Amino acid sequence: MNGLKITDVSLTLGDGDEIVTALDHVSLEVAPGEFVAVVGPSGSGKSSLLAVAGGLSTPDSGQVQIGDEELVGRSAKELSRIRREKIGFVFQTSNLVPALTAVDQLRLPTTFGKFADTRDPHALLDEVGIAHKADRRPHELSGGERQRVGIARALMVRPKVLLVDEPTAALDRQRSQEVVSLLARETREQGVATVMVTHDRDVLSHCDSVYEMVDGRLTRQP
Ligand SMILES: Nc1ncnc2c1ncn2[C@@H]1O[C@H](COP(=O)(O)OP(=O)(O)OP(=O)(O)O)[C@@H](O)[C@H]1O
Repeated sequence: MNGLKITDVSLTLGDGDEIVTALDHVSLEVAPGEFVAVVGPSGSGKSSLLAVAGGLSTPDSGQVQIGDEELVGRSAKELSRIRREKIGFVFQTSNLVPALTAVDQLRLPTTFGKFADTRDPHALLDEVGIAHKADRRPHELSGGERQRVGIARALMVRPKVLLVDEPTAALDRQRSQEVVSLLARETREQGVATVMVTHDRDVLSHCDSVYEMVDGRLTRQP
C-alpha cells in the first residue's frame, strides 16, 4: 500500500455527559498523486479526521496506514518520527515563524532529523511562484504568499501524505483558486496523497474526489 489508508476508524471525544462521536466508522483511501477534498458542516468531524490521519489523535478502533506503516498502536516517539518524515501539514493560516525569511522557513523542517532526500528550498520556492521573495519575513508577505511558503515548507522532506486544513480561509476568491490549484499541481507532480478539509465549494473542481462529513460519517459525493 502506498499513500494513505484509513479503515473503519471511530473516535469519541470528551468525557462524562459530554461524549461526542467525532468519527463514526470512517474509511478513506487516498492514492499517491490523488487530491481528495472533505467538506461538511462545522463540528462534523473534519478536523478529527485530519488529526487521526496525522497521528495526532489515536482512534478508539480502526487502522490508519501511511505507506507501509500502521499508525495505531505506535509510541508517541514513533508517531513523531512518522509525522516528521512522511506527513506534511498545511494549516488555515500558514503558521510561519515570524523571525525567519521564506527560504529559512523551508530549511527548518530538515534540521529536525536525518532525511535521505530533501528538496532544494530555492527550487521549491520557485516552483510555488515566490522565488523572488525568498528573503522576506512573514509580515512582508501577503496571505496568499504566506500560504505558498507554508505549502512549500510541507513539501520539503518529500512527504507521502499532505494534510491540509482550510487553506483558503484567509484568502479572497482569486488567491483561493491559485493556492488550491498549486496544491493540486504539487499533489500530482510529487505523487503525494493529499486530503484537504475545506468550507470553500468554489475550489472543489481542482480535486479528484469530494467526500462529505456529517455527524462523524464520511460519504463520497457523486
Ligand atoms: N477535545 C475535545 N473534547 C470534546 N469534544 C471535542 C473535542 N474536540 C472536538 N470535539 C467535538 O467533536 C466534534 C467534531 O469536531 P471537529 O473539530 O472534528 O469538527 P470540524 O468538522 O472540524 O468542525 P469545524 O468545521 O468547525 O472546524 C464536534 O462536535 C466537537 O465539538
